[in-house]
Amino acid sequence: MLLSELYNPGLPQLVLFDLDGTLLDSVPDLALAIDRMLAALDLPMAGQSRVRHWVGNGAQMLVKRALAHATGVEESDLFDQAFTLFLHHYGLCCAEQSKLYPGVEALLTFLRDNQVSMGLVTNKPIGFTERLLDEYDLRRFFSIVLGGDSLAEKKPHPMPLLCAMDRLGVAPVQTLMVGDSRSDIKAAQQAGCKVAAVTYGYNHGVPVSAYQPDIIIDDLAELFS
Ligand SMILES: O=C(O)COP(=O)(O)O
Ligand SMILES: [Mg+2]
Repeated sequence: MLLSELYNPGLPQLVLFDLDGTLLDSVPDLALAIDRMLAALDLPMAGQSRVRHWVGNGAQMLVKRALAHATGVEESDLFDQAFTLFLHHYGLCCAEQSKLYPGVEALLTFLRDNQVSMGLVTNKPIGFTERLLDEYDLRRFFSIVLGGDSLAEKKPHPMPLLCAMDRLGVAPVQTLMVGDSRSDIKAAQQAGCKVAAVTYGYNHGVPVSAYQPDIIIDDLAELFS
């Protein structure tokens, strides 16, 4: 299905974007920070291929999954210490090796030029989110930016999507969510908006098709082809 078939007259009024795994390939720096955290705790390092499967439910869950893997214990006593270490190390390296995916700037520019509003709805803590948007010069495109700790609930809860639509005065039927994981797809489905899923991001090792998004794309450029 083409995006233009989902909206009348061809484009949504609002597009809400996920960040990690959709606009920004952030795993290299997340893995660096997780491995530095694990090394500081004398635990075995995890590496990018594992960290890739742990991203998508916020920083606390990422640290919990890394600790569970390294210690073999579900609820480790080390959590508070580990989380502080992770925040410190990620703060030092969050924009070292991360890269925007191909087509990001072209897509955001196209939408802006066509008067489509844009919002960013991520589970990443808002502090890192704002910093990364500045580092990669994306802040100027978004009318609203919500992080995983901006509201009482994060994706897959629909609250952040509903809040963004409400603040911008756009109805769910005129909104498109673009994301890479089951959290994005489920949040959009519950919020009543269409959802496009990218195949190149982080979805815990499961194909995005398992969650039945409205559109599946391998490349952001496909949204308007
Ligand atoms: O911090 C995370 O878990 C990633 O967040 P995002 O995929 O919602 O941008
Ligand atoms: Mg994501």
